[in-house]
Amino acid sequence: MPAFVELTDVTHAYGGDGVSAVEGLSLAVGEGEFAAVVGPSGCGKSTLMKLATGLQFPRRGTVRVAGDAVRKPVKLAGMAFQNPTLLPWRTTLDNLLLPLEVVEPHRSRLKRERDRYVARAEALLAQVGLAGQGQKFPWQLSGGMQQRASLCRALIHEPQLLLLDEPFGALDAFTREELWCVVRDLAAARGMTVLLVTHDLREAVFLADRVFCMSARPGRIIAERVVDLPRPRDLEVTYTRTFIDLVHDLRGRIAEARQPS
Ligand SMILES: Nc1ncnc2c1ncn2[C@@H]1O[C@H](COP(=O)(O)OP(=O)(O)OP(=O)(O)O)[C@@H](O)[C@H]1O
Repeated sequence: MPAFVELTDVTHAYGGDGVSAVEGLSLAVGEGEFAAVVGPSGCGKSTLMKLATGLQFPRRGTVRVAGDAVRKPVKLAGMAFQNPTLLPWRTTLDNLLLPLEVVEPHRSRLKRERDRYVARAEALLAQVGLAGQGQKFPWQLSGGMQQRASLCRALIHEPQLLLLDEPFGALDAFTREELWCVVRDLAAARGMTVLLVTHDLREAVFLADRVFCMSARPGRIIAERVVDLPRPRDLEVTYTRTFIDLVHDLRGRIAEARQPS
């Protein structure tokens, strides 16, 4: 499988206390693969996302996406974060259309082809269980509904790469599991490459083909596990021996990584 996202021996520091956020970080995610990254708090998971999307550039090492060195924000990526960050004065539908007002070639087409883009946004809303909710404002939606809308916004320009940074961290356990299934189905339907950063080991194992575990700061990859569970997976899989053993194993790796060296 050719690598779609590839970080090679990357070191990045923000300055300030002089300790790098990540150091010697290498990771390759194949095209169409669903990868998850877990690790102790502050180990540089969000930094990895920023490097992979060209929001930060490494001091050392290289970052490549779809074969090209990353030198500016990566257009073929869509992103969703823990906080849905929908603009409260725009309807849900207008929030979804927002990236198209910024990203070319959609920007120039949006006025002429608005109906086509609105139809695309409505189809996405329907796909995540929000059919007919487009005219509501974000504050009229529950937290889980807002996060569904935020996923749609990340997908509106049909990205080849989806980056999810703790997307369900603020939700209750039931809503979170519902959204795992939404992401599972979106990823399967679109065949895109997904990179998920999460504290939740069950989430990582349920969704991913491969889970990478990072060391404590400065972060690098210290373990990698293939999730050998057949697809499509439903929530029942989370009660199987294979699933539980894998989560347990990852938990052990993170506990080790948290020990001061
Ligand atoms: N903009 C910034 N300026 C200075 N330091 C930063 C900045 N962003 C992150 N850091 C530092 O870099 C380190 C890695 O941060 P990062 O947010 O990547 O970790 P994380 O693994 O995502 O954290 P968490 O698990 O708590 O969400 C942290 O120690 C953090 O304080």
